[in-house]
Amino acid sequence: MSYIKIEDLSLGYDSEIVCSNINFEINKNDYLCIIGENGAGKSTLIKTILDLKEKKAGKILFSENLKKSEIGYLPQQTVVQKDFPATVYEVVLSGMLSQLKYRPFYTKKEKNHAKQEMEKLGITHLQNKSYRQLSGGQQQRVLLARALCASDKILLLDEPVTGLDPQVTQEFYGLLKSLNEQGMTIVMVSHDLSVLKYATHVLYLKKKVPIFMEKEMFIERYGKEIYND
Ligand SMILES: Nc1ncnc2c1ncn2[C@@H]1O[C@H](COP(=O)(O)OP(=O)(O)OP(=O)(O)O)[C@@H](O)[C@H]1O
Repeated sequence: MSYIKIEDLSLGYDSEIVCSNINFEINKNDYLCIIGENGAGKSTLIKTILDLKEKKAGKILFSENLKKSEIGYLPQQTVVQKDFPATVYEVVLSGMLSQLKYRPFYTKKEKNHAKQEMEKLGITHLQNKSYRQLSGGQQQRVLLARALCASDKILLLDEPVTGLDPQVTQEFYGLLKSLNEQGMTIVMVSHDLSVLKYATHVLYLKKKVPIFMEKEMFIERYGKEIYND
């Protein structure tokens, strides 16, 4: 089942084109890993798909199976976000914001949903703690629970393991893998090539012609290039 199709997309800022000729498709249950050098346009691509940034050219087509509001997003964390003054429960619950529309309060059902996601990720005991007092790994679990409140279909994650130690990183990857096995579509920007072992597809952003392929074929053709870089 198709979710998103990208055709001849160009990304950029002001008069500068960062990357063009981007073509790929995301289908239900894919695990797409987006890789590329610093500045290749990975974060810009995610923001453009989410409409947080205007595209320069091309098409981003959403199928009837997916609304833009049904995407769960886990942004690259900034120092300011790490210091966010709210409780864990409040941060997770804010994942429901897109469903509030003009309603100024959360329903009991939405609150229960937030609690279920915290339970699923093993962070219920942290719910009344301040988000900024948590470790990096705990913060990422909170943000993942928040993204899961927004969507049970697809998650877009922008370098989610930056700054996490190797063990916490592997735990986080394990969480994503089990979500993917349960039917969740995963799209992840990563500098960590070890994550390719979980991926079904790879998008390699390069200035001239970005490459999109099934993972096995990609490793066969471009393994040397990316691992020797
Ligand atoms: N707000 C902005 N205004 C102007 N240029 C920007 C802006 N944000 C990013 N850029 C430029 O666009 C290019 C792509 O940036 P982007 O953050 O998408 O790359 P990336 O592949 O995610 O890099 P990294 O791996 O370092 O996170 C870079 O040259 C960057 O300097």
